[in-house]
Amino acid sequence: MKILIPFDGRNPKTRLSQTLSPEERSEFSAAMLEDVLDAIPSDSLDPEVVTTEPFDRDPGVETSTSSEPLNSVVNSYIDSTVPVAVVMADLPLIRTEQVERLLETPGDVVLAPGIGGGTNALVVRNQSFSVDYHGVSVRDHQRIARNRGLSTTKVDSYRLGLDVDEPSDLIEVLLHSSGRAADWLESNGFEIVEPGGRPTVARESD
Ligand SMILES: Nc1nc2c(ncn2[C@@H]2O[C@H](COP(=O)(O)OP(=O)(O)OP(=O)(O)O)[C@@H](O)[C@H]2O)c(=O)[nH]1
Ligand SMILES: C[C@H](OP(=O)(O)O)C(=O)O
Repeated sequence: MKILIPFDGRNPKTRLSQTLSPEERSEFSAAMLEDVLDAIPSDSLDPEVVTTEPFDRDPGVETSTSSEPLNSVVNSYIDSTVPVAVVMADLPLIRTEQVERLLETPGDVVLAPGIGGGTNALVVRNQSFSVDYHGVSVRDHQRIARNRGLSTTKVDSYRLGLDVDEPSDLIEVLLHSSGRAADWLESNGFEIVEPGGRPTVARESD
């Protein structure tokens, strides 16, 4: 099955701006993308990164460039090819096991919810579905499917559910991954701290 991985490298992860500089956000986003690609074996599956601008370094999988907004990019794809899976590029805890589970789950539309209401991954098996990302998209996607008479199935997965949007998400990466995003955080001085109350992540120099 084709697996689309949307990636916007233009000004990524703006919600991490208080923690990371623009250059660091770019490096960290690229590391998360690599973690996602590592989880999708290209010898048995068919990944394609749809990026807003060409990469400096070849990511080692099929790549296409589109400056269209996220919804247009994905909906054009659904219009031309189903089944298709869409896996976001900011899921650093994902492993091959979760990708396989996503693809094996039955349903016209399979949804892997993200914390806070997003849709971290989905599978579309019926062309009458269309995506409407942003906001509480997992709820919107359920509604769209229902209105079009399509079945939906949810994948209940912690590793698929953690998309890194906010600084408070970073602790999960340090705790539960040994991948490239976790390496990047460690080598840039991030560590888990327990200030009293909820443990968090801080930089050595902070
Ligand atoms: N190709 C493409 N990918 C996008 C676009 N917008 C977001 N993405 C990707 O979709 C996924 C989810 O993106 P978001 O978390 O909504 O946005 P973000 O830019 O990563 O982060 P924020 O700036 O903090 O909202 C990430 O993998 C992004 O790289 C777009 O317009 N085009
Ligand atoms: C694209 C968007 O991502 P989030 O802003 O929830 O990370 C969504 O999943 O609808």
